[in-house]
Amino acid sequence: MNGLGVILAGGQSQRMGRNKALLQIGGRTVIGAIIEAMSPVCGQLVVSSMQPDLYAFTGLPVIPDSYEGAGPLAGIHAALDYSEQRWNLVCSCDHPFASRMLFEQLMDIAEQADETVDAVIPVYEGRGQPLVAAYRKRTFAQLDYCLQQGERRVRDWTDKLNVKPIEVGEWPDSRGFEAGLALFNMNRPEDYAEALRLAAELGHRSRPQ
Ligand SMILES: Nc1nc2c(ncn2[C@@H]2O[C@H](COP(=O)(O)OP(=O)(O)OP(=O)(O)O)[C@@H](O)[C@H]2O)c(=O)[nH]1
Repeated sequence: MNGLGVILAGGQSQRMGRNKALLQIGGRTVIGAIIEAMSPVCGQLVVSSMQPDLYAFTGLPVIPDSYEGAGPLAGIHAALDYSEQRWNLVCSCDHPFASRMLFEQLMDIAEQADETVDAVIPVYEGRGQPLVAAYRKRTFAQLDYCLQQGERRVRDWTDKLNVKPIEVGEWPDSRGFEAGLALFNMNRPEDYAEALRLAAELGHRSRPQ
């Protein structure tokens, strides 16, 4: 097991109205589900947040941003600065169906990629998902420069990297379905309601007929 797993949890959750990472789905928090899926894949996990007390219950190191109020890029920046690992698996804290299988695939592809590849980013239904993706440690330098220049959008940084996009929707059978579900993210209360509905449906499906 190599690599650092980085769970981004330093946002305001303004659209949701309460902390997305701590929402309960299927008897556990969203951050708990992500930790469970990432732990078998990465040698070490960290939480990226300015509020260590809030995440003390995870038992994981909580890494503060150096650029306050600069959004997810600042969280990735602080984690890459901290990291001693070649590859770093980032996941934002709003993916209730985070999947070990997707994390494993991304890290396997990253480890096997040629030296020129900076990042491995899944693409689902035509959209790149840079907040569930693997980044080389060396991309810190470019990210630091972007933040110094006042850039704040994740794409401002990833557009400058040599990205290997991975079309996960084309994976066969259940793998494509699981990856698509893993990329479902929640921003608003209606997304949470949808996640609860999906969790109930999936629980129902997985019961023996
Ligand atoms: N470390 C860190 N993480 C952040 C920051 N802003 C957002 N994130 C995380 O990045 C991911 C995507 O965040 P968004 O959904 O765009 O923003 P958010 O603040 O969580 O939610 P909104 O306030 O509704 O926009 C989430 O996992 C956030 O916790 C930040 O300033 N620092």
